[in-house]
Amino acid sequence: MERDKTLTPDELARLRDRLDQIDDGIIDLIAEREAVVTTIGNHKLKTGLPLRHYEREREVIERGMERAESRGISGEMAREILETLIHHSLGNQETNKLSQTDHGQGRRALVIGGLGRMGEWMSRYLDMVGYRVDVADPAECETPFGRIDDWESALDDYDVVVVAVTLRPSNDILHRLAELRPRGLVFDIGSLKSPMRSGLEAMRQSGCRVCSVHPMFGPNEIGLSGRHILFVDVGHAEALAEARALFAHTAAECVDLSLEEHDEVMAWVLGLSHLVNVAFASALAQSGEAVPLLRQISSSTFNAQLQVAAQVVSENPHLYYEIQQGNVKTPDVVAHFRDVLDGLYRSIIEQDEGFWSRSMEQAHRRLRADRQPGA
Ligand SMILES: O=C(O)C(=O)C[C@]1(C(=O)O)C=C[C@@H](O)C=C1
Repeated sequence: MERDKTLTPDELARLRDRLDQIDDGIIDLIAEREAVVTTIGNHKLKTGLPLRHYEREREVIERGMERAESRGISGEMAREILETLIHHSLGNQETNKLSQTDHGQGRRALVIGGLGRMGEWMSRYLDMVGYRVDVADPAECETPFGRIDDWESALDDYDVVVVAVTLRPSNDILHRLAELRPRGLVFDIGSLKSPMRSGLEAMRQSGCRVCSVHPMFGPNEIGLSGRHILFVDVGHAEALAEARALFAHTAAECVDLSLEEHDEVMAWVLGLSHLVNVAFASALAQSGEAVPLLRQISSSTFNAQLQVAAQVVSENPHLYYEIQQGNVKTPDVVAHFRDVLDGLYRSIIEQDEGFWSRSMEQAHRRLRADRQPGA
């Protein structure tokens, strides 16, 4: 079409119809791709082959990028699309694998706080691996699972009890469970462990089968490939092994940590990243008039940062406050971050470019080294 010719409303409508047809075709092809992926997944399950095939993934992406470039479209766009498709393939294959394991064999699981976001994830997960799941939660929303109003008197019906409420209430529930001494495996899934240290200890002392678990992902994760699940031993090795076995069929990496190590790591992984993003978003929001203008003239770094920060500030403020406030390591990490920030600011004011450059280069070297396989 000539550049200077404008479209009539009819022509525009026809082109949009054509785009609808093309999009339908793309979706149909994705459905066909997923069906092939399911067949391959079933073959892997039967033969015991691992779900993930890194070499093949690289081949799929490189092939797609080459083809895109040969057709004059962006190779990067092809990479993004293919990575998304592979991510979903792995999610589907994993879901399929989990539902066939029947790990729970119809045994019963109770999720206290099962209508919260991670509680819901846990309930769906346990259901998928073959447990009969009930939830205990005062929230009024709908659930496909059974609802238990008085969990204290029903405890002995359950083989697994998951505490999926926020941090301080988790501690209270663990104390109550220590008094009631349930027969089943009990674990919390809190993002910090020190606020519930006394509850976990009370459980251990009363001889309960208890450990602590931290799934390091959000409730909407499709498949767990590349994700981590952290396991904390609180003095009952058998309970820890049982909880590990519950997730052994996932593609997630299971990592053992002590309670202290867990919270120290979280002060960096969750604490620092949340703090930096809330500070970034608040500084922008408080700049008033500048926000719309900044959006218009934003750089790619700014856009990427804005996307992460916007996601962080949309989360539950109470939980995010608890993650800072409940961690004894938060003051150390924040003090360290402040020193780094002050140093960088001083290098600007004092025109000390060397300091600035060394900071960037050292950080670059260190972060790159950490990414090397086997590092
Ligand atoms: O080729 C396979 O083994 C697949 O399962 C398909 C597929 C893909 O989506 O292309 C998905 C996962 C593997 O890691 C590699 C490739």
